[in-house]
Amino acid sequence: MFVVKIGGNILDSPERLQAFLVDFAQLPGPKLLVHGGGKIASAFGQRLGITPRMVEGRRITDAETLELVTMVYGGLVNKQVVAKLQALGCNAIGLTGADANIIPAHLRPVRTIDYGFAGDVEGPETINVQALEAFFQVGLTPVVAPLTHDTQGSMLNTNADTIASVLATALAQNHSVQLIYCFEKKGVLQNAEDEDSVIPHINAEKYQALKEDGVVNAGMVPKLDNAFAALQQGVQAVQICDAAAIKQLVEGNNAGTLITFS
Ligand SMILES: Nc1ncnc2c1ncn2[C@@H]1O[C@H](COP(=O)(O)OP(=O)(O)O)[C@@H](O)[C@H]1O
Ligand SMILES: CC(=O)N[C@@H](CCC(=O)OP(=O)(O)O)C(=O)O
Repeated sequence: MFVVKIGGNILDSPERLQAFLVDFAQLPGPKLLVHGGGKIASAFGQRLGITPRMVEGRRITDAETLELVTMVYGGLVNKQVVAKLQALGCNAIGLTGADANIIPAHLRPVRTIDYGFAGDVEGPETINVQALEAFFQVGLTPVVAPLTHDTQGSMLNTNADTIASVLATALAQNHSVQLIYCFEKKGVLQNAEDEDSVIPHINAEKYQALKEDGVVNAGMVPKLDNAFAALQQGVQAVQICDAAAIKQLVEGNNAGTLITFS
């Protein structure tokens, strides 16, 4: 089974998004797509006079921002992706974590930083896998927005890389799962300026060294943390690659960066 995540820079480009969705729609067997959209939420926020505030790649979500991200992720982005997949013959169903209680979460506790209405997922055991399996059984492809809920009536904002990791882990109980993080670069790069400097393989030891040397930073840190969390909890393989390489990858060819534990 494929669990694929696409980030904001792909969603923001109509050409890249369409090319990716054509390939995704053709993936064989049951599959699930998680989308981000941080960049689009920030741009829409600016139009509404809401200034984005990010700390370590995570958005500070005040009450106004929660309304914004609920509209942008759960509405605009999710439904546009679903409609495009329908046009490609992929019977997609758009979901947030509240729908079918797929991803219950709790408000992130305030430690040094108050992230506001940010949701932490307990773990893969709280995911409503039964509901996801029911969707697969009737041939539906879930398209999941980066929103969770607190089970008390409030939506919460959760990083899309985390959602992909936790859903892949939960589905790994019953399936052999390949988790693919698609973004706008060819993979994890040794040199951010050089698209041809893809690191083909990263294990836990190498990740530590890359972090210490500053080669891996910003949004790549939570992505890799989430990749290792998934591998530790039963996900078969994690790949970080260009959204344009997904077809190549599922055909068994190398693309991007393979993440393994050892
Ligand atoms: N070594 C690296 N290789 C590639 N990207 C890196 C690296 N270190 C940091 N990054 C940054 O991480 C970003 C990807 O994380 P993020 O912005 O969360 O992506 P997404 O589009 O998937 O949401 C890249 O756009 C890049 O700016
Ligand atoms: C809590 C938190 O930070 N949530 C993210 C969810 C969107 C996301 O992860 O989008 P990308 O994958 O496109 O970055 C945010 O609001 O930016």
